Amino acid sequence: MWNDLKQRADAARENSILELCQQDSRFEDFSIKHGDLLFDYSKTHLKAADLDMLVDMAKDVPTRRSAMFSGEKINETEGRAVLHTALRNLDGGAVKVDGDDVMPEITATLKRMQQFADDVRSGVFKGQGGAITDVVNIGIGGSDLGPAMATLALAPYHNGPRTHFISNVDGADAADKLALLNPETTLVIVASKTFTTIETMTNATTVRKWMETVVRDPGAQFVAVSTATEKTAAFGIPSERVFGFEDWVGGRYSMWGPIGLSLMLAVGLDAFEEFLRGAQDMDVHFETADLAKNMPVMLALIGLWHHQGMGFPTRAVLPYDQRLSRLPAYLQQLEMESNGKSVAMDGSAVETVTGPVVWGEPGTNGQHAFYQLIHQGRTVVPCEFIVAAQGHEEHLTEHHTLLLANCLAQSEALMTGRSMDVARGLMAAKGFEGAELERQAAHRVFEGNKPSTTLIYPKLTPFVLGQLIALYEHRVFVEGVILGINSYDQWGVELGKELAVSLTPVVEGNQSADNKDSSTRGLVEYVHSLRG
Ligand SMILES: O=P(O)(O)OC[C@H]1O[C@H](O)[C@H](O)[C@@H](O)[C@@H]1O
Repeated sequence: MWNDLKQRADAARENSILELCQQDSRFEDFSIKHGDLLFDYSKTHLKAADLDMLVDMAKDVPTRRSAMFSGEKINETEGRAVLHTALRNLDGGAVKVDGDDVMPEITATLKRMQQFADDVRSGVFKGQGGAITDVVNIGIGGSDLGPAMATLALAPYHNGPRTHFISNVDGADAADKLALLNPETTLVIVASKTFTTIETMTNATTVRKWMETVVRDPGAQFVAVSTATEKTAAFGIPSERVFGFEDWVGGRYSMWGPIGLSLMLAVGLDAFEEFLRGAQDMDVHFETADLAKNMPVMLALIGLWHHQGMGFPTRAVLPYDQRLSRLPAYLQQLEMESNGKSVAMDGSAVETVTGPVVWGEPGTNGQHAFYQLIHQGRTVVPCEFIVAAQGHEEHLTEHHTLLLANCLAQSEALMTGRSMDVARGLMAAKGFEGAELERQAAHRVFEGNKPSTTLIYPKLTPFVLGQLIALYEHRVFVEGVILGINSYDQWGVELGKELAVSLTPVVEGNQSADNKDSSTRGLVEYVHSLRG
């Protein structure tokens, strides 16, 4: 399968994307519209026959998809089901794990979250100094990136307390954020699936100490979100303010449930529900649409075409949406932690490269920074543009027009490029001649024929954000199925954590670095000399 893909993709390098896009039906044939989202993949080297082959690669997806949605333990290395979809299965049917319907528990927890959020937002729940003005979410990875990304994305819908996110074990993170806050009116959410993550537990202890200096009963202003409810009690958070979830929700897939509490507090119950409904809408589309018209499936297949087929090592995610500025970081965890693997489900080595490096920044800012390399560097970077037809700022529509024009101009420029002849003409018009004209013109050539895709939506509403994130989640699933890997474990993060534990006493100076290699020993000794 992978050799066929490579051969076909190699041959397709000769295709002119511009010529393909000069055919009138190109856009219609190479785009999918579902609900509020349009996914355009016309500006790629793909021809119809390539699409047939790609869709054929996804033939095992329906079986695995049913297995996921029905609660089978598809996370085989951890023996767990993968059921983040159940968290947004609003008004849906039963979902069973080991024969038990998990929906009553999910619904009950959602109701508790709603009641609590309502109490905080209405001022019924108070801190020592009165109504809660600020919420601090302490978490990292999946317990941070989702809610942090989504609260920023939905800033126009904020009508609750201000939200802040402390994640890094670097004390600067806590110090800078706490400096803005009044402990007497701050609510702290300790968000950790395992409630053992060293960064989160260290920050939680620091924030409790900060609160203790002023607040008589700081525990009363703490909430925990975790699967490890026994550990939350040991930390001193009473069960009525603990929101639990089950281990079949992966950390990076968890913001639809209690990990999303900070988002619910910020935007309110209705907007949060709309967010869930958007994701649920994408779930239904993913479960029911034909593979060739299935947006997550096609997004995944285009990804495989570019990375495994054409060999492009990275993919840029370029939201022309300032409020999606944390989306690339969120997707880095979602995609790279899920599909950055080398071993297939059965323990054998994977035959191909797996997930690409995902990176990006919002447009138009990136245009004035790294787009130079995208347009004229030797590395081809498939670009994923993301943009709304309308902004929320009705008084600033001219900004949005410029934003859209820039987004569309970039995908056009990547496709069209600029030939040497055109560059010569430009330089001749500026008065250059002979060898100098040739030299100057060469620098102004754009190779073009560079692929990109575009996702367009009407406006970044909670519903659309839900659709968008669920789209990416299912894309990861589809890529994982075709690669034959387990997208739901993350053993690759363990080794560094273990070594950090063993290095802590060495850095403290309580243990010798003698058993370490020369490089690590040298670095430790140098650090000691700087720390005095
Ligand atoms: O939610 P927690 O248990 O604190 O875990 C936080 C994060 O840390 C881990 O190292 C994993 O790599 C992530 O997948 C996880 O989201």
